[in-house]
Amino acid sequence: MPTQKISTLKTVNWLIGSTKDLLPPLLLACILACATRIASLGIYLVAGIGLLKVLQVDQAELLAGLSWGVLVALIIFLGLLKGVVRYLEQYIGHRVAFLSLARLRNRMYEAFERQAPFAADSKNSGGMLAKATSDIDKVEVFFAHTLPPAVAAVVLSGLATWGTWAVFGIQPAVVMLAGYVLIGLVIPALGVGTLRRSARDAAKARGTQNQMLADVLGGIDVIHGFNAGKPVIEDMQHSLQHARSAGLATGKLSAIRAALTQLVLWGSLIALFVLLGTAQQFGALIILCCALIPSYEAMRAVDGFILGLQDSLASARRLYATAIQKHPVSESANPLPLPTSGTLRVADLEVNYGNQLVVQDVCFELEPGSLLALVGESGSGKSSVAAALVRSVPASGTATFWQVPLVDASLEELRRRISLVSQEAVMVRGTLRENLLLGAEGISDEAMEEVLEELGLGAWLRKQKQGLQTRLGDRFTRLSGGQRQRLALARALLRNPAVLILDESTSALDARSEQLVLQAVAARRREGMAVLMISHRLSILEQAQEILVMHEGKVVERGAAQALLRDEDSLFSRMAVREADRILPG
Ligand SMILES: Nc1ncnc2c1ncn2[C@@H]1O[C@H](COP(=O)(O)OP(=O)(O)OP(=O)(O)O)[C@@H](O)[C@H]1O
Repeated sequence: MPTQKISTLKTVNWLIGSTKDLLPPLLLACILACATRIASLGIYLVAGIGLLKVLQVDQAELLAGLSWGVLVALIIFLGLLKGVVRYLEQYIGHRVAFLSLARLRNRMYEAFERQAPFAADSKNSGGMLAKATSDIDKVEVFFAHTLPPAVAAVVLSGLATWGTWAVFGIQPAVVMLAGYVLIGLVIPALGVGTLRRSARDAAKARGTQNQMLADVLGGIDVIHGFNAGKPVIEDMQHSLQHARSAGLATGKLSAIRAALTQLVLWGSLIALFVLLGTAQQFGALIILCCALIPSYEAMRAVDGFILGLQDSLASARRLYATAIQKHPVSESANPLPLPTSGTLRVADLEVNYGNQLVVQDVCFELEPGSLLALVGESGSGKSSVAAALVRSVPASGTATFWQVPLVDASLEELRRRISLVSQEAVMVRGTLRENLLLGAEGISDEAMEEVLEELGLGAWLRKQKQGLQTRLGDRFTRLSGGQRQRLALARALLRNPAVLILDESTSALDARSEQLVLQAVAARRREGMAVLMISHRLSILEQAQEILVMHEGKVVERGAAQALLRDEDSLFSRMAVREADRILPG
Protein backbone atom coordinates (compact mmCIF):
# COMPACT_ATOMS: atom_id res chain seq x y z
CA MET A 1 0.00 0.00 0.00
CA PRO A 2 1.46 3.46 -0.92
CA THR A 3 2.36 5.32 2.28
CA GLN A 4 0.58 8.50 1.10
CA LYS A 5 -2.73 6.67 1.39
CA ILE A 6 -2.24 5.73 5.02
CA SER A 7 -4.08 8.07 7.37
CA THR A 8 -2.23 9.80 10.20
CA LEU A 9 -4.88 8.67 12.68
CA LYS A 10 -4.41 5.00 11.81
CA THR A 11 -0.62 5.38 11.95
CA VAL A 12 -0.72 7.03 15.40
CA ASN A 13 -3.22 4.44 16.59
CA TRP A 14 -0.90 1.63 15.47
CA LEU A 15 2.11 3.31 17.02
CA ILE A 16 0.36 3.72 20.37
CA GLY A 17 -0.98 0.16 20.14
CA SER A 18 2.56 -1.12 19.46
CA THR A 19 4.02 0.70 22.45
CA LYS A 20 0.97 0.79 24.73
CA ASP A 21 2.68 -0.39 27.89
CA LEU A 22 5.30 2.33 27.46
CA LEU A 23 2.72 5.08 27.83
CA PRO A 24 2.83 5.24 31.70
CA PRO A 25 6.64 5.77 31.78
CA LEU A 26 6.28 8.22 28.89
CA LEU A 27 3.72 10.16 30.95
CA LEU A 28 6.16 10.12 33.88
CA ALA A 29 8.89 11.47 31.57
CA CYS A 30 6.48 14.27 30.58
CA ILE A 31 5.78 15.10 34.26
CA LEU A 32 9.51 15.13 35.03
CA ALA A 33 10.15 17.33 31.98
CA CYS A 34 7.55 19.78 33.40
CA ALA A 35 9.28 19.69 36.82
CA THR A 36 12.68 20.39 35.18
CA ARG A 37 11.34 23.42 33.31
CA ILE A 38 9.53 24.71 36.42
CA ALA A 39 12.75 24.41 38.44
CA SER A 40 14.54 26.36 35.68
CA LEU A 41 11.90 29.04 35.76
CA GLY A 42 12.27 29.18 39.56
CA ILE A 43 16.05 29.69 39.25
CA TYR A 44 15.54 32.57 36.80
CA LEU A 45 12.95 34.16 39.06
CA VAL A 46 15.16 33.92 42.17
CA ALA A 47 18.04 35.38 40.13
CA GLY A 48 15.69 38.20 39.04
CA ILE A 49 14.75 38.92 42.65
CA GLY A 50 18.45 38.99 43.52
CA LEU A 51 18.98 41.51 40.76
CA LEU A 52 16.20 43.68 42.17
CA LYS A 53 17.91 43.58 45.57
CA VAL A 54 21.24 44.61 44.05
CA LEU A 55 19.60 47.43 42.09
CA GLN A 56 17.64 48.31 45.25
CA VAL A 57 14.41 48.57 43.32
CA ASP A 58 11.51 49.07 45.66
CA GLN A 59 9.25 46.05 45.24
CA ALA A 60 8.30 45.58 48.88
CA GLU A 61 5.68 42.90 48.38
CA LEU A 62 7.97 40.79 46.19
CA LEU A 63 11.03 41.06 48.35
CA ALA A 64 9.39 40.76 51.75
CA GLY A 65 11.00 37.98 53.73
CA LEU A 66 13.51 37.10 50.98
CA SER A 67 16.90 37.75 52.54
CA TRP A 68 20.13 36.92 50.72
CA GLY A 69 20.41 33.73 52.76
CA VAL A 70 16.95 32.60 51.67
CA LEU A 71 17.72 33.44 48.02
CA VAL A 72 21.00 31.49 48.06
CA ALA A 73 19.26 28.53 49.76
CA LEU A 74 16.48 28.67 47.15
CA ILE A 75 18.95 28.74 44.25
CA ILE A 76 20.86 25.77 45.70
CA PHE A 77 17.64 23.86 46.33
CA LEU A 78 16.22 24.58 42.85
CA GLY A 79 19.56 23.74 41.22
CA LEU A 80 19.70 20.38 42.98
CA LEU A 81 16.04 19.70 42.26
CA LYS A 82 16.57 20.49 38.59
CA GLY A 83 19.59 18.20 38.46
CA VAL A 84 17.71 15.28 40.01
CA VAL A 85 14.51 15.63 37.97
CA ARG A 86 16.50 16.20 34.76
CA TYR A 87 18.45 13.02 35.44
CA LEU A 88 15.23 11.08 36.02
CA GLU A 89 13.58 12.64 32.98
CA GLN A 90 16.52 11.63 30.77
CA TYR A 91 16.76 8.18 32.33
CA ILE A 92 13.07 7.39 31.91
CA GLY A 93 12.86 9.10 28.52
CA HIS A 94 15.75 7.03 27.17
CA ARG A 95 14.38 3.88 28.74
CA VAL A 96 11.09 4.45 26.94
CA ALA A 97 12.99 5.27 23.78
CA PHE A 98 15.13 2.14 23.80
CA LEU A 99 12.21 -0.09 24.73
CA SER A 100 10.11 1.40 21.94
CA LEU A 101 13.08 0.92 19.61
CA ALA A 102 13.33 -2.76 20.55
CA ARG A 103 9.56 -3.22 20.35
CA LEU A 104 9.29 -1.62 16.92
CA ARG A 105 12.31 -3.50 15.60
CA ASN A 106 10.77 -6.79 16.72
CA ARG A 107 7.49 -5.92 15.05
CA MET A 108 9.32 -5.08 11.84
CA TYR A 109 11.34 -8.30 11.88
CA GLU A 110 8.12 -10.25 12.49
CA ALA A 111 6.51 -8.46 9.54
CA PHE A 112 9.50 -9.18 7.29
CA GLU A 113 9.50 -12.81 8.39
CA ARG A 114 5.76 -13.14 7.74
CA GLN A 115 6.16 -11.72 4.26
CA ALA A 116 9.32 -13.58 3.34
CA PRO A 117 10.48 -14.79 0.93
CA PHE A 118 7.96 -12.98 -1.26
CA ALA A 119 8.72 -9.59 0.30
CA ALA A 120 12.45 -10.07 0.12
CA ASP A 121 12.12 -11.00 -3.52
CA SER A 122 9.79 -8.28 -4.64
CA LYS A 123 10.86 -5.37 -2.46
CA ASN A 124 14.16 -3.67 -2.34
CA SER A 125 16.30 -4.90 0.51
CA GLY A 126 17.76 -1.41 1.03
CA GLY A 127 14.28 -0.05 1.67
CA MET A 128 13.71 -2.81 4.20
CA LEU A 129 17.03 -2.02 5.85
CA ALA A 130 16.07 1.66 6.08
CA LYS A 131 12.80 0.68 7.75
CA ALA A 132 14.52 -1.59 10.23
CA THR A 133 17.10 1.07 11.13
CA SER A 134 16.65 4.76 10.36
CA ASP A 135 12.84 4.81 10.23
CA ILE A 136 12.61 3.18 13.64
CA ASP A 137 15.27 5.56 14.97
CA LYS A 138 13.15 8.53 13.88
CA VAL A 139 10.11 7.21 15.72
CA GLU A 140 12.24 6.53 18.80
CA VAL A 141 13.57 10.12 18.78
CA PHE A 142 10.00 11.36 18.75
CA PHE A 143 9.15 9.37 21.87
CA ALA A 144 12.28 10.22 23.78
CA HIS A 145 13.29 13.71 22.87
CA THR A 146 10.34 15.56 21.44
CA LEU A 147 7.14 14.63 23.22
CA PRO A 148 8.12 15.29 26.90
CA PRO A 149 9.78 18.70 26.17
CA ALA A 150 6.76 19.76 24.08
CA VAL A 151 4.30 18.78 26.82
CA ALA A 152 6.46 20.60 29.39
CA ALA A 153 6.52 23.73 27.22
CA VAL A 154 2.73 23.87 27.07
CA VAL A 155 2.40 23.35 30.85
CA LEU A 156 5.08 25.93 31.62
CA SER A 157 3.53 28.58 29.35
CA GLY A 158 0.14 28.02 30.98
CA LEU A 159 1.65 28.44 34.44
CA ALA A 160 3.64 31.54 33.46
CA THR A 161 0.58 33.20 31.89
CA TRP A 162 -1.54 32.42 34.92
CA GLY A 163 1.15 33.67 37.32
CA THR A 164 1.62 36.89 35.35
CA TRP A 165 -2.09 37.52 35.34
CA ALA A 166 -2.37 36.89 39.08
CA VAL A 167 0.60 39.08 40.06
CA PHE A 168 0.84 41.77 37.36
CA GLY A 169 -2.58 41.95 35.76
CA ILE A 170 -4.18 41.13 32.44
CA GLN A 171 -2.15 43.27 30.02
CA PRO A 172 1.29 41.67 30.53
CA ALA A 173 -0.45 38.26 30.68
CA VAL A 174 -1.98 38.89 27.23
CA VAL A 175 1.44 39.91 25.82
CA MET A 176 2.98 36.68 27.13
CA LEU A 177 0.11 34.54 25.91
CA ALA A 178 0.31 36.12 22.44
CA GLY A 179 4.02 35.27 22.35
CA TYR A 180 3.34 31.66 23.35
CA VAL A 181 0.63 31.29 20.72
CA LEU A 182 2.93 32.72 18.05
CA ILE A 183 5.93 30.57 19.04
CA GLY A 184 3.98 27.44 19.91
CA LEU A 185 1.22 27.41 17.28
CA VAL A 186 1.53 29.95 14.48
CA ILE A 187 5.24 29.62 13.65
CA PRO A 188 5.26 25.79 13.82
CA ALA A 189 2.27 25.72 11.43
CA LEU A 190 4.26 27.58 8.75
CA GLY A 191 5.10 25.30 5.83
CA VAL A 192 3.79 22.11 7.46
CA GLY A 193 2.82 20.75 4.00
CA THR A 194 6.37 21.31 2.70
CA LEU A 195 7.78 19.69 5.81
CA ARG A 196 5.55 16.66 5.39
CA ARG A 197 6.56 16.27 1.74
CA SER A 198 10.25 16.70 2.39
CA ALA A 199 10.12 14.29 5.35
CA ARG A 200 8.47 11.71 3.10
CA ASP A 201 11.01 12.28 0.33
CA ALA A 202 13.89 12.09 2.81
CA ALA A 203 12.60 8.78 4.25
CA LYS A 204 12.27 7.35 0.73
CA ALA A 205 15.70 8.65 -0.26
CA ARG A 206 17.23 6.89 2.77
CA GLY A 207 15.76 3.60 1.50
CA THR A 208 17.12 4.17 -2.01
CA GLN A 209 20.58 4.99 -0.70
CA ASN A 210 20.67 1.88 1.46
CA GLN A 211 19.59 -0.17 -1.54
CA MET A 212 22.33 1.33 -3.71
CA LEU A 213 24.92 0.76 -1.05
CA ALA A 214 23.83 -2.86 -0.55
CA ASP A 215 23.91 -3.47 -4.33
CA VAL A 216 27.31 -1.83 -4.72
CA LEU A 217 28.86 -3.71 -1.82
CA GLY A 218 27.36 -7.00 -3.01
CA GLY A 219 28.61 -6.45 -6.55
CA ILE A 220 31.92 -4.77 -5.76
CA ASP A 221 33.91 -7.42 -7.67
CA VAL A 222 31.82 -6.95 -10.81
CA ILE A 223 32.04 -3.16 -10.53
CA HIS A 224 35.83 -3.34 -10.30
CA GLY A 225 36.01 -5.96 -13.02
CA PHE A 226 34.11 -3.78 -15.46
CA ASN A 227 35.82 -0.54 -14.35
CA ALA A 228 32.38 0.77 -13.52
CA GLY A 229 33.42 2.58 -10.32
CA LYS A 230 33.03 6.08 -11.76
CA PRO A 231 29.43 5.80 -13.06
CA VAL A 232 28.40 3.96 -9.89
CA ILE A 233 29.85 6.74 -7.72
CA GLU A 234 28.12 9.34 -9.92
CA ASP A 235 24.82 7.50 -9.43
CA MET A 236 25.31 7.47 -5.69
CA GLN A 237 26.21 11.15 -5.68
CA HIS A 238 23.05 11.84 -7.63
CA SER A 239 21.01 9.96 -5.07
CA LEU A 240 22.74 11.81 -2.21
CA GLN A 241 21.95 15.08 -3.97
CA HIS A 242 18.30 14.08 -4.05
CA ALA A 243 18.33 13.27 -0.33
CA ARG A 244 20.12 16.54 0.36
CA SER A 245 17.53 18.62 -1.51
CA ALA A 246 14.78 16.81 0.43
CA GLY A 247 16.55 17.77 3.67
CA LEU A 248 17.30 21.31 2.48
CA ALA A 249 13.62 22.33 2.48
CA THR A 250 13.38 21.26 6.13
CA GLY A 251 16.61 23.12 6.95
CA LYS A 252 15.43 26.37 5.31
CA LEU A 253 12.10 26.25 7.10
CA SER A 254 13.70 25.61 10.50
CA ALA A 255 16.04 28.57 9.98
CA ILE A 256 13.10 30.85 9.14
CA ARG A 257 11.16 29.56 12.15
CA ALA A 258 14.13 30.14 14.47
CA ALA A 259 14.49 33.73 13.21
CA LEU A 260 10.76 34.40 13.66
CA THR A 261 10.87 32.97 17.19
CA GLN A 262 13.65 35.43 18.10
CA LEU A 263 11.60 38.28 16.63
CA VAL A 264 8.62 37.29 18.77
CA LEU A 265 10.82 37.08 21.88
CA TRP A 266 12.26 40.56 21.37
CA GLY A 267 8.86 41.92 20.30
CA SER A 268 7.32 40.64 23.55
CA LEU A 269 10.13 42.14 25.62
CA ILE A 270 9.61 45.51 23.94
CA ALA A 271 5.84 45.27 24.44
CA LEU A 272 6.35 44.51 28.16
CA PHE A 273 8.79 47.40 28.41
CA VAL A 274 6.22 49.77 26.89
CA LEU A 275 3.56 48.47 29.26
CA LEU A 276 5.61 48.37 32.46
CA GLY A 277 8.63 50.50 31.70
CA THR A 278 7.80 53.24 34.18
CA ALA A 279 10.05 53.68 37.18
CA GLN A 280 7.47 52.22 39.59
CA GLN A 281 7.03 49.04 37.59
CA PHE A 282 10.68 48.45 36.71
CA GLY A 283 10.89 45.59 39.20
CA ALA A 284 7.87 43.87 37.68
CA LEU A 285 9.48 44.22 34.22
CA ILE A 286 12.66 42.47 35.38
CA ILE A 287 10.70 39.65 36.99
CA LEU A 288 8.59 39.19 33.87
CA CYS A 289 11.68 39.12 31.65
CA CYS A 290 13.07 36.40 33.92
CA ALA A 291 9.87 34.41 33.43
CA LEU A 292 9.63 35.10 29.73
CA ILE A 293 13.10 34.02 28.59
CA PRO A 294 13.07 30.40 29.94
CA SER A 295 9.42 29.83 29.10
CA TYR A 296 9.81 31.07 25.49
CA GLU A 297 12.92 28.97 25.18
CA ALA A 298 10.94 25.93 26.37
CA MET A 299 8.15 26.82 23.94
CA ARG A 300 10.58 26.40 21.05
CA ALA A 301 10.38 22.69 21.82
CA VAL A 302 6.94 22.76 20.21
CA ASP A 303 8.59 23.79 16.97
CA GLY A 304 11.06 20.93 17.33
CA PHE A 305 8.11 18.70 18.11
CA ILE A 306 6.33 19.68 14.89
CA LEU A 307 9.53 19.17 12.87
CA GLY A 308 10.21 15.85 14.58
CA LEU A 309 6.56 14.90 14.23
CA GLN A 310 6.65 15.16 10.43
CA ASP A 311 9.81 13.08 10.29
CA SER A 312 8.48 10.54 12.78
CA LEU A 313 5.11 10.28 11.07
CA ALA A 314 6.72 9.80 7.65
CA SER A 315 8.81 6.98 9.12
CA ALA A 316 5.93 5.57 11.18
CA ARG A 317 3.73 5.47 8.05
CA ARG A 318 6.36 3.41 6.22
CA LEU A 319 6.63 1.06 9.20
CA TYR A 320 2.86 0.76 9.52
CA ALA A 321 2.50 0.04 5.79
CA THR A 322 4.99 -2.82 6.19
CA ALA A 323 3.42 -4.09 9.41
CA ILE A 324 -0.06 -4.40 7.89
CA GLN A 325 1.10 -5.80 4.57
CA LYS A 326 -0.04 -9.38 4.19
CA HIS A 327 1.91 -12.11 2.50
CA PRO A 328 -0.11 -13.14 -0.55
CA VAL A 329 0.33 -16.71 0.69
CA SER A 330 -1.38 -17.30 4.00
CA GLU A 331 -1.67 -20.33 6.23
CA SER A 332 -5.15 -21.84 6.62
CA ALA A 333 -6.85 -21.20 9.97
CA ASN A 334 -6.72 -24.91 10.88
CA PRO A 335 -3.56 -26.19 9.19
CA LEU A 336 -3.55 -29.91 8.44
CA PRO A 337 -0.57 -32.09 9.33
CA LEU A 338 1.31 -33.75 6.49
CA PRO A 339 2.45 -37.37 6.55
CA THR A 340 6.15 -38.07 6.16
CA SER A 341 5.77 -39.66 2.72
CA GLY A 342 3.29 -39.73 -0.10
CA THR A 343 2.72 -38.81 -3.74
CA LEU A 344 2.80 -35.18 -4.78
CA ARG A 345 0.04 -34.51 -7.34
CA VAL A 346 -0.11 -31.23 -9.19
CA ALA A 347 -2.96 -30.26 -11.51
CA ASP A 348 -3.69 -27.05 -13.47
CA LEU A 349 -1.02 -25.12 -11.62
CA GLU A 350 -0.99 -21.40 -12.42
CA VAL A 351 1.38 -18.73 -11.15
CA ASN A 352 0.77 -15.00 -11.55
CA TYR A 353 3.04 -12.14 -10.62
CA GLY A 354 0.71 -9.14 -10.44
CA ASN A 355 -1.19 -9.59 -13.68
CA GLN A 356 1.59 -11.46 -15.47
CA LEU A 357 0.69 -15.13 -15.97
CA VAL A 358 4.01 -17.00 -15.98
CA VAL A 359 2.89 -20.61 -15.37
CA GLN A 360 -0.31 -22.23 -16.61
CA ASP A 361 -1.87 -25.70 -16.77
CA VAL A 362 1.10 -27.54 -15.30
CA CYS A 363 0.18 -31.08 -14.21
CA PHE A 364 2.38 -33.90 -12.93
CA GLU A 365 2.67 -36.65 -10.33
CA LEU A 366 5.73 -37.33 -8.26
CA GLU A 367 5.74 -40.69 -6.49
CA PRO A 368 8.10 -41.61 -3.64
CA GLY A 369 11.53 -42.47 -5.03
CA SER A 370 10.85 -41.08 -8.50
CA LEU A 371 12.76 -38.42 -10.42
CA LEU A 372 10.98 -35.87 -12.55
CA ALA A 373 12.85 -33.25 -14.57
CA LEU A 374 11.66 -29.82 -15.52
CA VAL A 375 13.48 -28.26 -18.46
CA GLY A 376 12.94 -25.26 -20.68
CA GLU A 377 14.49 -22.02 -21.84
CA SER A 378 15.40 -19.35 -19.38
CA GLY A 379 12.27 -17.53 -18.19
CA SER A 380 9.90 -20.36 -19.16
CA GLY A 381 8.59 -20.62 -15.60
CA LYS A 382 10.50 -23.55 -14.03
CA SER A 383 11.59 -21.77 -10.85
CA SER A 384 8.10 -20.35 -10.45
CA VAL A 385 6.69 -23.91 -10.40
CA ALA A 386 9.23 -24.80 -7.71
CA ALA A 387 8.41 -21.70 -5.66
CA ALA A 388 4.68 -22.44 -5.94
CA LEU A 389 5.19 -25.95 -4.54
CA VAL A 390 6.78 -24.63 -1.34
CA ARG A 391 4.18 -21.85 -1.32
CA SER A 392 6.66 -19.00 -1.55
CA VAL A 393 4.56 -17.41 -4.26
CA PRO A 394 0.78 -17.47 -4.67
CA ALA A 395 -0.54 -20.06 -7.12
CA SER A 396 -3.87 -21.54 -8.17
CA GLY A 397 -4.85 -25.03 -9.28
CA THR A 398 -4.52 -28.08 -7.09
CA ALA A 399 -1.44 -29.51 -5.50
CA THR A 400 -1.82 -32.30 -2.99
CA PHE A 401 0.61 -34.33 -0.95
CA TRP A 402 -0.81 -37.66 0.15
CA GLN A 403 -4.23 -36.22 -0.72
CA VAL A 404 -3.79 -33.21 1.58
CA PRO A 405 -4.15 -29.98 -0.44
CA LEU A 406 -0.96 -27.98 0.06
CA VAL A 407 -3.05 -24.83 0.66
CA ASP A 408 -4.55 -26.51 3.75
CA ALA A 409 -1.26 -27.86 5.09
CA SER A 410 0.74 -26.32 7.88
CA LEU A 411 3.38 -24.15 6.17
CA GLU A 412 6.04 -25.35 8.57
CA GLU A 413 5.33 -29.01 7.84
CA LEU A 414 4.99 -28.37 4.13
CA ARG A 415 8.46 -26.84 3.99
CA ARG A 416 9.81 -29.73 6.07
CA ARG A 417 8.36 -32.29 3.67
CA ILE A 418 9.26 -30.41 0.47
CA SER A 419 12.75 -28.89 0.43
CA LEU A 420 13.76 -26.47 -2.26
CA VAL A 421 17.43 -25.96 -3.05
CA SER A 422 17.26 -22.84 -5.14
CA GLN A 423 19.66 -21.37 -7.68
CA GLU A 424 21.33 -19.04 -5.22
CA ALA A 425 23.01 -21.12 -2.54
CA VAL A 426 22.64 -18.61 0.25
CA MET A 427 24.87 -18.93 3.33
CA VAL A 428 24.19 -16.82 6.39
CA ARG A 429 26.85 -15.28 8.60
CA GLY A 430 27.86 -17.93 11.10
CA THR A 431 29.61 -21.25 11.45
CA LEU A 432 29.44 -24.16 9.05
CA ARG A 433 27.35 -26.07 11.61
CA GLU A 434 24.90 -23.17 11.98
CA ASN A 435 24.59 -22.96 8.22
CA LEU A 436 23.88 -26.65 7.87
CA LEU A 437 21.36 -26.62 10.70
CA LEU A 438 19.72 -23.31 9.83
CA GLY A 439 17.05 -23.73 12.48
CA ALA A 440 16.73 -27.52 12.26
CA GLU A 441 17.21 -29.58 15.42
CA GLY A 442 18.41 -33.06 16.25
CA ILE A 443 21.03 -33.36 13.49
CA SER A 444 24.29 -34.78 14.80
CA ASP A 445 27.80 -33.64 13.85
CA GLU A 446 28.47 -37.15 12.52
CA ALA A 447 25.49 -36.90 10.15
CA MET A 448 26.77 -33.54 8.90
CA GLU A 449 30.29 -34.86 8.36
CA GLU A 450 28.90 -37.89 6.56
CA VAL A 451 26.84 -35.84 4.12
CA LEU A 452 29.75 -33.50 3.44
CA GLU A 453 31.95 -36.53 2.71
CA GLU A 454 29.26 -37.95 0.41
CA LEU A 455 29.13 -34.69 -1.54
CA GLY A 456 32.90 -34.52 -1.95
CA LEU A 457 33.55 -31.89 0.72
CA GLY A 458 35.26 -34.24 3.20
CA ALA A 459 38.83 -33.23 2.26
CA TRP A 460 37.91 -29.55 2.42
CA LEU A 461 36.32 -30.02 5.86
CA ARG A 462 39.40 -31.80 7.22
CA LYS A 463 41.53 -28.85 6.12
CA GLN A 464 39.45 -26.46 8.24
CA LYS A 465 41.14 -26.25 11.66
CA GLN A 466 37.87 -25.60 13.42
CA GLY A 467 35.88 -28.21 11.51
CA LEU A 468 32.15 -27.59 11.73
CA GLN A 469 32.86 -24.56 13.90
CA THR A 470 34.57 -22.81 10.96
CA ARG A 471 33.04 -19.42 10.37
CA LEU A 472 31.85 -18.97 6.81
CA GLY A 473 32.49 -15.69 5.08
CA ASP A 474 35.72 -14.98 6.95
CA ARG A 475 38.67 -13.92 4.81
CA PHE A 476 40.24 -17.36 4.61
CA THR A 477 37.09 -19.43 4.32
CA ARG A 478 35.51 -17.86 1.29
CA LEU A 479 33.53 -20.58 -0.44
CA SER A 480 33.65 -21.27 -4.14
CA GLY A 481 30.37 -21.37 -6.07
CA GLY A 482 30.51 -25.17 -6.24
CA GLN A 483 31.24 -25.55 -2.48
CA ARG A 484 28.37 -23.24 -1.73
CA GLN A 485 25.99 -25.29 -3.90
CA ARG A 486 27.05 -28.53 -2.23
CA LEU A 487 26.60 -27.04 1.26
CA ALA A 488 23.11 -25.90 0.28
CA LEU A 489 22.36 -29.39 -0.96
CA ALA A 490 23.81 -30.96 2.22
CA ARG A 491 21.52 -28.68 4.25
CA ALA A 492 18.49 -30.04 2.39
CA LEU A 493 19.61 -33.70 2.48
CA LEU A 494 20.17 -33.52 6.26
CA ARG A 495 16.52 -32.63 6.69
CA ASN A 496 15.51 -35.80 4.85
CA PRO A 497 12.50 -34.33 3.05
CA ALA A 498 9.89 -36.42 1.24
CA VAL A 499 10.33 -34.30 -1.90
CA LEU A 500 13.57 -32.59 -2.87
CA ILE A 501 13.42 -29.85 -5.48
CA LEU A 502 16.76 -29.02 -7.04
CA ASP A 503 16.65 -25.82 -9.05
CA GLU A 504 19.84 -25.73 -11.15
CA SER A 505 21.60 -26.82 -7.98
CA THR A 506 24.58 -28.38 -9.76
CA SER A 507 25.21 -25.59 -12.27
CA ALA A 508 28.55 -24.57 -10.68
CA LEU A 509 29.90 -28.11 -10.25
CA ASP A 510 32.57 -29.89 -12.24
CA ALA A 511 31.66 -33.30 -13.71
CA ARG A 512 33.16 -35.29 -10.79
CA SER A 513 31.45 -33.27 -8.07
CA GLU A 514 28.20 -33.41 -10.01
CA GLN A 515 28.54 -37.18 -10.21
CA LEU A 516 28.93 -37.36 -6.41
CA VAL A 517 25.85 -35.21 -5.94
CA LEU A 518 23.83 -37.38 -8.30
CA GLN A 519 24.97 -40.52 -6.47
CA ALA A 520 23.87 -38.99 -3.16
CA VAL A 521 20.50 -38.07 -4.65
CA ALA A 522 20.11 -41.56 -6.16
CA ALA A 523 20.83 -43.12 -2.75
CA ARG A 524 18.11 -40.97 -1.15
CA ARG A 525 15.71 -41.93 -3.94
CA ARG A 526 16.26 -45.58 -3.11
CA GLU A 527 15.11 -44.72 0.42
CA GLY A 528 11.93 -43.14 -0.98
CA MET A 529 12.81 -39.48 -1.47
CA ALA A 530 11.12 -38.05 -4.58
CA VAL A 531 13.14 -35.54 -6.63
CA LEU A 532 12.03 -32.74 -8.91
CA MET A 533 15.09 -31.62 -10.83
CA ILE A 534 15.29 -28.40 -12.78
CA SER A 535 18.30 -28.69 -15.03
CA HIS A 536 19.70 -28.38 -18.52
CA ARG A 537 22.24 -31.20 -18.14
CA LEU A 538 21.57 -34.24 -20.27
CA SER A 539 23.56 -36.42 -17.89
CA ILE A 540 20.96 -35.76 -15.22
CA LEU A 541 17.93 -35.87 -17.48
CA GLU A 542 18.65 -39.41 -18.61
CA GLN A 543 17.88 -40.67 -15.10
CA ALA A 544 14.43 -39.02 -15.00
CA GLN A 545 11.32 -41.16 -15.41
CA GLU A 546 9.62 -38.20 -17.02
CA ILE A 547 10.80 -34.90 -18.42
CA LEU A 548 8.45 -31.92 -18.62
CA VAL A 549 9.55 -29.39 -21.24
CA MET A 550 8.28 -25.90 -20.50
CA HIS A 551 7.83 -23.07 -22.97
CA GLU A 552 6.33 -19.70 -22.07
CA GLY A 553 4.82 -21.04 -18.86
CA LYS A 554 3.25 -24.17 -20.32
CA VAL A 555 4.35 -27.81 -20.50
CA VAL A 556 4.66 -28.35 -24.25
CA GLU A 557 6.29 -31.78 -24.27
CA ARG A 558 6.60 -34.61 -21.78
CA GLY A 559 8.04 -38.12 -21.69
CA ALA A 560 11.27 -40.02 -21.05
CA ALA A 561 14.51 -38.54 -22.44
CA GLN A 562 14.99 -41.21 -25.14
CA ALA A 563 11.40 -40.91 -26.36
CA LEU A 564 11.65 -37.12 -26.58
CA LEU A 565 14.98 -37.33 -28.38
CA ARG A 566 13.53 -39.66 -31.04
CA ASP A 567 11.53 -36.71 -32.40
CA GLU A 568 14.23 -34.56 -33.95
CA ASP A 569 11.91 -31.58 -34.21
CA SER A 570 10.91 -31.65 -30.57
CA LEU A 571 11.90 -28.65 -28.48
CA PHE A 572 13.75 -31.04 -26.19
CA SER A 573 15.85 -32.45 -29.07
CA ARG A 574 16.74 -28.96 -30.21
CA MET A 575 17.70 -28.00 -26.67
CA ALA A 576 19.77 -31.18 -26.35
CA VAL A 577 21.63 -30.40 -29.60
CA ARG A 578 22.36 -26.86 -28.44
CA GLU A 579 23.56 -28.17 -25.06
CA ALA A 580 25.84 -30.74 -26.79
CA ASP A 581 27.20 -28.01 -29.12
CA ARG A 582 27.93 -25.85 -26.13
CA ILE A 583 30.02 -28.58 -24.52
CA LEU A 584 31.67 -29.87 -27.72
CA PRO A 585 31.51 -27.06 -30.31
CA GLY A 586 31.81 -28.16 -33.95
N1 LIG B 1 9.15 -12.46 -8.12
C1 LIG B 1 8.83 -12.21 -9.40
N2 LIG B 1 8.10 -11.13 -9.71
C2 LIG B 1 7.73 -10.88 -11.00
N3 LIG B 1 8.09 -11.64 -12.03
C3 LIG B 1 8.82 -12.73 -11.80
C4 LIG B 1 9.24 -13.08 -10.47
N4 LIG B 1 9.96 -14.23 -10.53
C5 LIG B 1 10.01 -14.57 -11.84
N5 LIG B 1 9.32 -13.68 -12.60
C6 LIG B 1 9.09 -13.76 -14.03
O1 LIG B 1 8.45 -14.98 -14.30
C7 LIG B 1 8.93 -15.55 -15.50
C8 LIG B 1 9.40 -16.97 -15.21
O2 LIG B 1 10.55 -16.89 -14.37
P1 LIG B 1 11.20 -18.18 -13.73
O3 LIG B 1 12.30 -17.73 -12.84
O4 LIG B 1 10.15 -19.03 -13.19
O5 LIG B 1 11.82 -18.85 -15.05
P2 LIG B 1 12.88 -20.02 -15.17
O6 LIG B 1 12.36 -20.90 -16.26
O7 LIG B 1 13.16 -20.64 -13.85
O8 LIG B 1 14.15 -19.22 -15.69
P3 LIG B 1 15.72 -19.58 -15.46
O9 LIG B 1 16.00 -20.88 -16.16
O10 LIG B 1 16.41 -18.44 -16.13
O11 LIG B 1 15.93 -19.63 -14.00
C9 LIG B 1 10.04 -14.65 -16.00
O12 LIG B 1 9.49 -13.85 -17.05
C10 LIG B 1 10.40 -13.80 -14.82
O13 LIG B 1 10.76 -12.51 -15.23
